[in-house]
Order: sequence, then C-alpha cells, then structure tokens
Amino acid sequence: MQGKVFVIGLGLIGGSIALAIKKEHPEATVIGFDARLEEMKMAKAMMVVDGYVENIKGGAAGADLIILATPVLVTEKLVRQLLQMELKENVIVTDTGSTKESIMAQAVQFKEKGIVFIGGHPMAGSHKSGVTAAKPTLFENAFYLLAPYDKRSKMKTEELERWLKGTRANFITVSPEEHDEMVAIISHFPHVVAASLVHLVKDADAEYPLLKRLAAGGFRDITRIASSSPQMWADISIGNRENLIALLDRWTENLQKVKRALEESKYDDLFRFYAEAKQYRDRLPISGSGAIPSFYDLFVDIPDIPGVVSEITNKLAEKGISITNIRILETREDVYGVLRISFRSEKDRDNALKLLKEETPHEVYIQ
Ligand SMILES: NC(=O)C1=CN([C@@H]2O[C@H](COP(=O)(O)OP(=O)(O)OC[C@H]3O[C@@H](n4cnc5c(N)ncnc54)[C@H](O)[C@@H]3O)[C@@H](O)[C@H]2O)C=CC1
Ligand SMILES: O=C(O)C(=O)Cc1ccc(O)cc1
Repeated sequence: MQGKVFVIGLGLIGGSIALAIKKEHPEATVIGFDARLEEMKMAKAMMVVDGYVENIKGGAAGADLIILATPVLVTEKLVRQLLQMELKENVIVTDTGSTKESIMAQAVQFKEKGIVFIGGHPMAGSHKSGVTAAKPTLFENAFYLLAPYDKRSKMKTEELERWLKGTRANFITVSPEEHDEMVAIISHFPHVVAASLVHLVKDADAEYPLLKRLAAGGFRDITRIASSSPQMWADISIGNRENLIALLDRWTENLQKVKRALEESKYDDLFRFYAEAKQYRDRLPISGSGAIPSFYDLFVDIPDIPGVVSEITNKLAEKGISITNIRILETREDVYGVLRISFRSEKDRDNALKLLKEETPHEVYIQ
C-alpha cells in the first residue's frame, strides 16, 4: 500500500509495528515521532522508520495512517491534541494501548470531524521497552483486538488490517467495554499480582539473605512480567482501575477461602483448589497466540568449565535450531549454574532437548 504512515511513540510496540508495515508495504513512507530524541535517532539508525519529525503536527499533516503507540494516559492526551489538528480527510487514526474505554471516550470526538478512529491492541509484547527491543515478528499469531466506534470506522477496519498485515496477527473486533474487562482478568490483574509477589520477597529480603538466590525457578517464571515498564503499568492501572478494583475484591474473596481452608486444615478443599486450577490451566491453548506469549524454555545444568555455553549454542546452530533468549541462572550450590534457553516453538525446544541429551554430557530438562 502506498501512503504516509505516522507512528507516535517509537518504543517496543510502535517500533515493531513500523517494522511490520515497512516489510509488507515497502512503497509506503513511515515517519516517526517520540518525546525522546535518542529514541527517534535510534529508530532511524535501525531503519525502523524512514525519518522523524520534531513535532506531532508536522507528522500528522498529510498522513494516511496515524498510529499512537505511547503509554495509555499519554495516548489520551495525544488524542486530544490530534483533535485540534488539520488531518487528511481519509486518514485512519489508531492506537495500540492496553486499555480501550478511556481512550475511545476521547477519540469518539473524531466522529464529529468526520475522521475515522479505530482503537487497537496487539495482544503480544514483552517486559522489555524501547525501540531496541522492536522486531517485525513480535505479533505473529497473536490476537490483535480492534475497536471501531461506528459504521464508518467498521468499514475502514479492513483497510487498517491491510496496513497491519505484516504483523501476521489475528484480528478480532471487540467493544471497548468487553475489551477492558477481559484484559483486566488475563493481563492487567496478573501484573498487580506479580508485582505484589515480588514485594513480598523484597520485604523479607533483609531477614533472609538467601531468599534472592532461592527465588528462582517457578518464582522467576510467574513474576517475569513484574520486570515491565513501571510507567506503562501505572498508566494501564489508572486506565482500567474500575475493573481492577472489582477483581481485587474477587481475588480477596478467593484468598479468604484459602485462608479458611488452611485455618480449618481442610485438606480436601485445598486439594480441590489446586486440582481445579490445574485442570483449567492444562486446557489453556499452548500456542503463542495468547495475551502473554508462551515461552518454550529448556534448562541445562552447566559446570564451571570455560566454553560450555558456546559448545551448546554451536550445537543448536549447527542443526539450525534458533533460540530467542539465553540466560545463566545461578540457583544451586552443587552446580555452577543453570542455563535457561528459550525457543520460539515447542518443536524447536523438543528438538533441542533431544539433541543436547544425545550429544552433550549435561543434564537437560524442561521444568
Ligand atoms: N509492552 C507491551 O508488551 C505492550 C504494550 N502495549 C501498549 O503499547 C503502548 C506502547 O508500549 P511500549 O511500546 O511497550 O512502550 P515503550 O516504553 O517501549 O514505548 C513508548 C514510547 O512512547 C514514548 N512517549 C512517551 N510519551 C510520549 C509523548 N508525549 N509523545 C511522544 N512519545 C512519547 C516514549 O519515549 C517511548 O519511546 C502502551 O500503551 C502499552 O500499553 C500493547 C501491547 C503490548
Ligand atoms: O510479556 C508479557 O507477559 C506481557 O504481559 C505482554 C503484554 C503487555 C501488555 C499488553 O497489553 C499485552 C501483552
């Protein structure tokens, strides 16, 4: 598709969408703006955008597609600014915010100006921020929720999907209300819980110096999302605060039941609590298309011998098995460390497991 695309907010999400658009539509011009000059320079140097502008007005003028990829409270503010600007008649304005109701409440004013706004939320990401973490494949197979607000914006949804085709995401239309209720449950509230679990450990840190080292494995897995951007999550929490407050009440009730079962030593109640959760969790789809992408991790106990890590990565490279992340977790006294290797798919992880078991002397396992 030809035309001018203007991306505001050149971080992880704005950068990844810009890359996906450039890949699919090389004939389009992608211009960026970010509040941070370094981010714009980096985006240009990484060829995430063709160029950048010094203010929003300059980029918005003449744009065929405007994408707001800033923290949600900033997005609300920028929508108000865009409402004051002269935009092309046929422009599509969209956003990538993790909340939709409060943004759409502002954006609905575009209707009076005859401008189409389609709320958007690519349901994949990372705890990493910034353009250096951007990649065109970030949204592959993920859901991309779209919230058009009227008949005209519904009609333009197809055009927006064509612009975003390079994301290889699965587009689904939802209302802003159902959007915010659903993502509160599966994404926003888990972030509150993850951060609060980390606070529990942090508060006990001084008393138990060993705690940090023991807090590996499962604890690291379920608190991974607590390493996300504080500004992004404070914005989301305010943006979706009513749903979060309601969930906090339900969660508290839930925990009260656990507390009663513990106080009364009700083994069967506790068993049921875990069994029902396991049964539901085991039936969740395992593809990487949920809000929180699946990670296919493999663990290798590695001794303190130079070259072990490269021995392992070379073996994987020889067989063409690509890895998405690698990290040494120092968790146990009896081994130098545990190598955690992440793969894009279950198949890659299983092939790597077989290969490393057959061709290295190390203990290789899936947790
Ligand atoms: N990180 C994730 O996993 C996901 C994030 N989102 C949403 O996408 C949006 C962007 O998130 P990320 O890219 O992860 O954040 P990020 O922190 O990587 O990027 C945000 C960018 O916005 C810029 N910015 C802040 N205020 C600005 C302003 N007034 N004008 C212009 N630029 C400004 C920042 O400098 C930064 O470069 C947020 O609304 C977030 O809720 C949606 C899906 C996944
Ligand atoms: O990486 C994770 O686990 C995430 O939580 C990613 C994420 C963050 C925000 C969204 O609105 C959607 C997905």
